[in-house]
Amino acid sequence: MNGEKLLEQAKQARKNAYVPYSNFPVGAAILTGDGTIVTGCNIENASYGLTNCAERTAIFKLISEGKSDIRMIAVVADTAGPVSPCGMCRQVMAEFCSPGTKVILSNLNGQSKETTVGELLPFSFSKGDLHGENEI
Ligand SMILES: O=c1ccn([C@H]2C[C@H](O)[C@@H](CO)O2)c(=O)[nH]1
Ligand SMILES: [Zn+2]
Repeated sequence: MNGEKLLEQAKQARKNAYVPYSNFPVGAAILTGDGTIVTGCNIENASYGLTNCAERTAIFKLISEGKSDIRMIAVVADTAGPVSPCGMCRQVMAEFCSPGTKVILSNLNGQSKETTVGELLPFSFSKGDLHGENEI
C-alpha cells in the first residue's frame, strides 16, 4: 500500500461525506502497521459546531475498533492546493500518531504534499505535559 493507493481510498470515502451546510466533502484514509485501512468522511450537523472532520472520523473509527499503530494518513478535498487539516484534527493526530507519522495531503487534481504529524503540529500538548514529564 502506497500513498497513491491510500489517497484513492480517501477519495472513495469522500463520497460518503454528509455536508448539507458547507457542500465541502472531505475524505480521509488511515493505514496501520498490519495493513488495515480505515476511512472517514466529514459529518456535519444542523448545530454546526458538532461537525466531525474526515480525519477525526477515521481516527475515532480506528480507535473504537481497538486498532492503533497508524503508519500513514491520507486526506483529500476539492481545494486549490493540497488540503490542510484543521487544528483540532492536528491535535487528535498528535494523540494517536508519532511525530514522524506520514500524512499525505491532496486535492482532486492530484496536487499532493507529503508531510508528517510533527510538522503539522510542532510543540503539541500531550500526555507528558499533564504528568510533568515534558521539558521545553
Ligand atoms: O481538513 C479538513 C478541513 C475541513 N473539513 C470539513 C469540516 C467541515 O465539514 C467542512 C468545511 O470546513 O470541511 C474536514 O473534514 N477536514
Ligand atoms: Zn479537522
